[in-house]
Amino acid sequence: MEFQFDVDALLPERITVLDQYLRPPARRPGTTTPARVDLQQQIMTIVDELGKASAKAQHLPAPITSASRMQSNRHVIYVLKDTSARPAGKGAIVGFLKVGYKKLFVLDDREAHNEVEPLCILDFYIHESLQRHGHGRELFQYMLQKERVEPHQLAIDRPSQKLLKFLNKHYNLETTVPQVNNFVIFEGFFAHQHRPPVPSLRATRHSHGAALDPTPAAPARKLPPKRAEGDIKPYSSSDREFLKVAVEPPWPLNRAPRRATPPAHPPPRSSSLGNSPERGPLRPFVPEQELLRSLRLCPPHPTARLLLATDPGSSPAQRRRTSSLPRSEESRY
Ligand SMILES: CC(=O)SCCNC(=O)CCNC(=O)[C@H](O)C(C)(C)COP(=O)(O)OP(=O)(O)OC[C@H]1O[C@@H](n2cnc3c(N)ncnc32)[C@H](O)[C@@H]1OP(=O)(O)O
Repeated sequence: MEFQFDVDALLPERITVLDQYLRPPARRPGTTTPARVDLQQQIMTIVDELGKASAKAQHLPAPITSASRMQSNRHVIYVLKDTSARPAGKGAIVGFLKVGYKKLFVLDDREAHNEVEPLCILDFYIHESLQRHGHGRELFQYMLQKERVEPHQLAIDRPSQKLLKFLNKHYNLETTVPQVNNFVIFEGFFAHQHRPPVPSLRATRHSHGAALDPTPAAPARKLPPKRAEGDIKPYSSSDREFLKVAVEPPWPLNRAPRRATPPAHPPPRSSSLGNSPERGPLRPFVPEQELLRSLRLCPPHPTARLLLATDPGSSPAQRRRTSSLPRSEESRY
């Protein structure tokens, strides 16, 4: 992936680690240094373009990685650049890997809820022309060393088939522990959960060379005291949740059964382990009669028309309760 500016000078190392500040790394001695604000703009452009390319590769309706999302989350991106001989060129970007710690409620093999905060694989992309050349593994391996985690300690946010194959091939990760959310964890995830907590994301905001840190692997960031089962909701917020909310019509029409307004783009893939229950944004409570009245008063909207025409005897809420779709299917819309 090429850019109009000099990627090679902007990112001196083969792998650059960026955090929420998206700070440009120190430049090589002797390189001309443009204004810092311009350099940060270039970094933001790279992150935005990588996010778009990744979303396209995964058939997502919108990028889950962007400079603005980076700035509002404590995630870390590992960016891999092309170091092949390009004396006259400006370098190119090969791909990226985004990780971050997330509080999750995960089921163990006895189906008990566990509140954990593992490092999660959130987004991963290698340019189409360079896939299956070992670049993904190089990036992943670098991240594992830097974050000091073992592959089986990771949680993966809705892995694609390619990523599942990748994890199986390179890290022997195959047997999953079934979950009711979008995250996939593998056998061995709970093996080290009771080891002492470690500091937060270790990646620094500067670029790093390929020198690897030999510190032994460490588990999830922390393990809070176990809560009573009744306090725990068996789902966790995926970074991809906002993609579902984005396709909703405005309130109150968004209270209609989701099948009536399927998204323009179907979800890119489904976790074979089931999906989280739908969690839309908070909305005011409206009694059903008032809701029906507001629907009738609304200017004609395709969704409302469909609702009132298909089954005049029942309210939207009733229809939702009696939907024939299995829960996991329904929540994809
Ligand atoms: C949580 C998430 O981020 S899910 C989204 C993951 N990203 C994507 O699906 C985007 C498209 N895919 C990609 O960008 C890349 O293929 C990645 C990131 C998954 C892997 O990066 P690569 O550089 O291709 O991986 P690398 O070359 O190190 O390893 C290759 C292995 O990955 C898997 N793999 C990569 N591409 C494919 C593919 N098209 N079909 C099946 N398996 C694939 C295979 O196991 C492959 O080994 P093989 O060639 O012997 O079959």
